[in-house]
Amino acid sequence: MSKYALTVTCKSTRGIVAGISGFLAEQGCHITDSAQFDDAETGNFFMRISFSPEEDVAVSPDGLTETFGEIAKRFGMTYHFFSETERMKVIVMVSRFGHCLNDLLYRCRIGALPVEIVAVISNHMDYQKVVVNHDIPFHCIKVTKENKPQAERRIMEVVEETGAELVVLARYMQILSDEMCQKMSGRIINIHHSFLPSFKGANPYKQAFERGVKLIGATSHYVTADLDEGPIIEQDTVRVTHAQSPSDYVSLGRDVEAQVLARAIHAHIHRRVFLNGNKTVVFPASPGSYASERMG
Ligand SMILES: Nc1nc2c(c(=O)[nH]1)N[C@@H](CN(C=O)c1ccc(C(=O)N[C@@H](CCC(=O)O)C(=O)O)cc1)CN2
Repeated sequence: MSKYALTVTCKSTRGIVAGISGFLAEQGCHITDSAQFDDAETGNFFMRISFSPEEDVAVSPDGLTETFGEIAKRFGMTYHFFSETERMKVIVMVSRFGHCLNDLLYRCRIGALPVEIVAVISNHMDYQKVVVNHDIPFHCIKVTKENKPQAERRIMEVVEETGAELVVLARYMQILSDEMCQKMSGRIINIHHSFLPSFKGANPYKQAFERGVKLIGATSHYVTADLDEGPIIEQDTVRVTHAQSPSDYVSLGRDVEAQVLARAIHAHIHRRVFLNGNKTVVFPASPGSYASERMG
């Protein structure tokens, strides 16, 4: 697996790839994986490039960030160097349905999802024991219409105290305030149990049953003030029939929701997701990045 990666966003023009590859060669690094997208519609250019220093070369994300500054300025780049072995700190939030939480705890434990879950927050006590059994701090923050601002202040305190870079709403069923969405823009990922844009809001499986659909699905997206309308990261579906009920949909949907959420988080923590207006650019996973540290 490569040791470092660079992500770049800028306006499209010629010479970008040459500038980046030439810079990395000059720094004594060889490129191990690269993906780029030139969006003709918006004129935006996106690139993610993995690289490793030669054996006798010492580099660091901070050092590369400074040295790359001149090239970045020339192309007006927004860029980020990072270590591919560093684990992102993540907070998981859940309400009553725990299938996505349990799936994430398992994937994290076997190393399939290389993150550090620094806390679990819930507005109910249902999952306190399972979380504590994973040696992860559990915070029960009750939410009512009257105390929502105070509850969100406490949530943000936990984010600050833990240094969490990402908050995952793993079936957390409370609408977050516009202020929190703005403050955490691009850092909150939700799993919605429908194939958006169909069936936004509460009870999507009931909505789907009443519509008579033949496919139900799940969508993972960044959270914005516009409910379930944030940039989509990952989606998938499963077939349903006329003979099944909304509770059958709940059962069928569990695995799809957990898989879609895990794929979205995997993409985010490896910085393969780029915001492109109200959409995303999602590059494919690098070779070996799904390997579990604890093979079965
Ligand atoms: N600002 C945002 N907050 C949340 C989003 C979002 O996109 N933007 N996604 C939701 C998740 N969600 C569907 O996936 C959802 C959750 C909750 C509700 C809702 O109506 N909640 C009620 C309370 C329900 C209860 O107490 O059981 C409410 O908050 O008043 C709709 C959709 C997570 N948050």
